[in-house]
Amino acid sequence: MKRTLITGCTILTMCEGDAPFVGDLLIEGERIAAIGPELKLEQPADEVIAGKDLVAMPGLINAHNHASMSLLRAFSDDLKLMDWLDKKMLPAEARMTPEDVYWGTMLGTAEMIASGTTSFADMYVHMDQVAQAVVDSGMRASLTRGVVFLQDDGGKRMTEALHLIDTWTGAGEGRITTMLGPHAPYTCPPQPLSEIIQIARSRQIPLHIHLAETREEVVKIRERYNQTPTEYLHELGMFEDNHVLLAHAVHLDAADVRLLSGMRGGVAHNPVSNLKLGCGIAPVKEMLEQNITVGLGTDGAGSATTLDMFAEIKAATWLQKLQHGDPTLLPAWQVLRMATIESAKLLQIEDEVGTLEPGKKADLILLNLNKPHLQPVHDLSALIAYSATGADVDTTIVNGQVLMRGRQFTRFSWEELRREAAERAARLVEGL
Ligand SMILES: CSC[C@H]1O[C@@H](n2cnc3c(O)ncnc32)[C@H](O)[C@@H]1O
Ligand SMILES: [Zn+2]
Repeated sequence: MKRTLITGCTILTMCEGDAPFVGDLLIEGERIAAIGPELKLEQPADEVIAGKDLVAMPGLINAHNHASMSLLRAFSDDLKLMDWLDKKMLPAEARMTPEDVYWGTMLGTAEMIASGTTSFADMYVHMDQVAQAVVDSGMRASLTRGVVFLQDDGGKRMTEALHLIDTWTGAGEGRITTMLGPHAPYTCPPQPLSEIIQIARSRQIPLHIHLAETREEVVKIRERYNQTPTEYLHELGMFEDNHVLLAHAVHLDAADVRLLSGMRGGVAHNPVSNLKLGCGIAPVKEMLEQNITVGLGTDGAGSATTLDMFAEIKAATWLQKLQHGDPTLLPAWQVLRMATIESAKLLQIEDEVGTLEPGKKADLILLNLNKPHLQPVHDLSALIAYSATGADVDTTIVNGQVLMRGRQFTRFSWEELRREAAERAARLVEGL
């Protein structure tokens, strides 16, 4: 079993009550074996990483993404969500081959690894290729085949959704988990949606769905069912017993927030995408007051443009401070917890990752503080939340494997990936 020792780094465990301290961290195989001020090893480690100027913290967890949409980054911006989706994304996606999805996902994983994300929740199509890219990249992911019920397809999408779950759960040395993914209230009518909910309940499969992202969605669901989107899902029984990962949850009224109180799972807040598409500000303060778990996600790079979770951290805290005129809201420590252990809860991996603790999986990042914008160090959490960016990540480790060291990828050729992505991206958008 390989042993990697990180010496003399500042360790931010992100465990409740832990202050940062200077020490060593030992990885044995897939797991953190020991953390302490000065570890004494009986056998020398196979690899030693000198931690001077580096901060070890849990890898960031992106709780909502469509990684393959990285091929559509900065292709279509400054549009309303429904125009962006219907006129630009869906036509480009209709051209995507399984191989395009593989390379798009690889591009997404490269960006995430380079900016300190170690796990992500993904909803897309051609999921065999998404899963293969997760295996090849070394990342950890919760994967969902997004299911849209606007046209009858004879059950093909549901067959693919269940195929993903039956084939890939536990693959990549246990790095892959799976969910069922009805896309959104406005693309899933009551009958097929309640069937999915029943399947999820009887097989104990978690659900991943977009909810209440725009005002237009609220109007549409009101016209169709005389309900809010949240009431619609609630009445179909989605929150009775299932673990549910809700993406966005921007347009919730007070009664909606109360309906979600006590739910299993919680909300992936995507503030950069919500800002950029002009969707609105999610009621994060109100959801937290109702003890709803709130993690952070980016959504796809087709809308957010960047998968850098440090941008989400800043946007999340700034938006709540601004919205409520209260700078004490979502302090640095709390928003960093949202990007780590709270997001881990949404993916149901909080027992394995999300904090640095002996026995947990070694999913961690090393931030380089030897930079003007990261000196001096007063409050480390505030420094990271308010000043660090993904470009400050020096090393990314998942499941004990070093995926990036000194900003160099270890598992794939960046040159080949860049070439494949550029050629495929150009073909997808030609003439659109
Ligand atoms: C059927 S796979 C997922 C599907 O979702 C689309 N998508 C990407 N971003 C968003 C968003 O913010 N709201 C709703 N749907 C979104 C993506 O293009 C895929 O078609
Ligand atoms: Zn999304």
